[in-house]
Amino acid sequence: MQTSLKIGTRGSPLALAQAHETRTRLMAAHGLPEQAFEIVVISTSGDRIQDRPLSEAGGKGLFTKEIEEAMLAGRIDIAVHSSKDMPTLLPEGLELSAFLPREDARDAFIGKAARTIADLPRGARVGSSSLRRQALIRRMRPDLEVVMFRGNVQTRLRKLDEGVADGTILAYAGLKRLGLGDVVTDLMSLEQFPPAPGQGAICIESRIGDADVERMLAAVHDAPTGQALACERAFLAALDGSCRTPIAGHATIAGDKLSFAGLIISPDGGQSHEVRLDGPAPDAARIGAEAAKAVRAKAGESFFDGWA
Ligand SMILES: NCc1[nH]cc(CCC(=O)O)c1CC(=O)O
Repeated sequence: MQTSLKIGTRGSPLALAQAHETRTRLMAAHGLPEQAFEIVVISTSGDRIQDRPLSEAGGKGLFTKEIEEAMLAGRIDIAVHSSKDMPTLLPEGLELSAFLPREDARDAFIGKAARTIADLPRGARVGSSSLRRQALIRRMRPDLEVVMFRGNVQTRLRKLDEGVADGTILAYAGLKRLGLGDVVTDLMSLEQFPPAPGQGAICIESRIGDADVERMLAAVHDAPTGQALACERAFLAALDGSCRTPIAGHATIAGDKLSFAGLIISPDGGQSHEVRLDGPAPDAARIGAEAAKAVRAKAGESFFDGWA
């Protein structure tokens, strides 16, 4: 390639770490020097909203819109994202064309008043603005007070140090990528505290039909992560039109077998419905969609209307 491949990313420290990891893997896979890639930082609406939950401000697309516009306009060639932040529907002409090997998908607790959620004193404050984490915290400990916590990972850790809350929950993957894995005081189990669909996986978005780029990306794509993500995103796609209902979903791949666990939960944590479904890994998307149907049938349609 004569000109450098332009890698679009948000400017947060986590986003930059993910873009750098992508560049490092592309360099290694193709024996190319750093100058073969240019990291282009793009500010998004999501980065500018700090005062209210993203679910109120317009949701996930807020972190991707300006980056996707730059890609469609040809100012960048690929975009690196946290899969968790990606809407299930992408703009016409774009696709998720590669997934890097997934990091640990679990949520991590960072406690000040105690090392685990179970050991927090009655009425302690846990900071989170994720509807899923709020609901799961309340399911475990209805006595705790959940307080709003926004901003990037470093901002949240600073708020914790300032005493705004007695603990918070963040994705272990993000903390590890930032070299902050050792602030964690407890790792949440996948069963008790299932992660968001896509958590821990970096994805690369590109223009459909861009053959040069597709060739480049094929060398860094991790097939098992791609299958897990196809399942989780199909689960999400079949449910999230409905709602502000918190959704968790996680697929693991062992050889040719995929195992999926999904959960929907009321925001107060009082009602939750789980589904587990296994099947052949190549049927990932079908398994995710079937799991969504099954959990919808368990919960009943009224479950989705209750908490607007
Ligand atoms: N919405 C912010 C966001 N998007 C992805 C991650 C973590 C990294 C990942 O899941 O890959 C985070 C921060 C967090 O949830 O702690």
